[in-house]
Amino acid sequence: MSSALLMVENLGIQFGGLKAVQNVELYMNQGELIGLIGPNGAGKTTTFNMLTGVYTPTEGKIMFDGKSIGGLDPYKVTRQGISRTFQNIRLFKELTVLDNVKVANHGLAKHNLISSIFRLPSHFNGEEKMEKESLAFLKIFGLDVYRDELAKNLPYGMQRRLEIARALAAAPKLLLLDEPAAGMNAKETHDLMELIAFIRKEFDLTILLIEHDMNLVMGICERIYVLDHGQLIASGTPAEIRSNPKVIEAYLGEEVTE
Ligand SMILES: Nc1ncnc2c1ncn2[C@@H]1O[C@H](COP(=O)(O)OP(=O)(O)OP(=O)(O)O)[C@@H](O)[C@H]1O
Repeated sequence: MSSALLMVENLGIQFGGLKAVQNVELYMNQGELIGLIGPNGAGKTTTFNMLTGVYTPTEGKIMFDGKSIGGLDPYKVTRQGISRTFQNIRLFKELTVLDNVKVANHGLAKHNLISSIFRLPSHFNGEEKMEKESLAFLKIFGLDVYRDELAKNLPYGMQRRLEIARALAAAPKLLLLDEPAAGMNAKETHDLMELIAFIRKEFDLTILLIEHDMNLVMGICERIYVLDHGQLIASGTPAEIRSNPKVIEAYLGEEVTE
């Protein structure tokens, strides 16, 4: 699979005596939407932290877009084209919705979608241009009506959307979503599912999704990797994962197989 966008080989990290992640092998082709699931403490967020430079792996290799990125500083990983959201929302709570996107606007101009829906006359200066681009971007996420609201005052589901919008403002090739549906009700989760499918298509994204909501994971992912106690115990299509006895025992439980 030399053409994979992301290729992870024998990835591992140890904290003191704890092997939090070991021997993880995974790949993602351009445009794929892949799930990463497993019980609490299985090593999912730790894997994200290694992919984004927060932790330096103690073993293994991470190749992204043909380059080795294991152990790079997080800002360099972002520059290579990987953005993420966090399990616990991390917005600039005291800034407006618009400013949250503006501070992350390193790459909006790179988005074809923005330039095609919003052709800016060349006389706009940098600041005006950034503001217009950021607004056009908010509109895609249904967040333009909240532009002047402080982020902390947004309804929860909208905060989650804003986090995704902000991650996308850096124009990533690979987007890592850490439990984006956590704390959402059924309607918000459904809307989020549609949003993920939409941005994937419109922004030509590759997405790795950590999520406990199995309807969401099974509903939109092409393939799924399953971690348990820091090790991969299965990978495959949603149908294969749903009927895998190891996965049922470690995570899904009997009822999901019905
Ligand atoms: N900085 C750290 N120092 C020590 N142990 C850590 C550190 N980061 C993670 N761990 C440990 O690594 C293991 C995996 O944790 P991780 O947060 O990756 O699990 P997870 O699969 O994301 O769980 P959850 O679904 O609850 O978010 C846990 O035992 C955790 O305590």
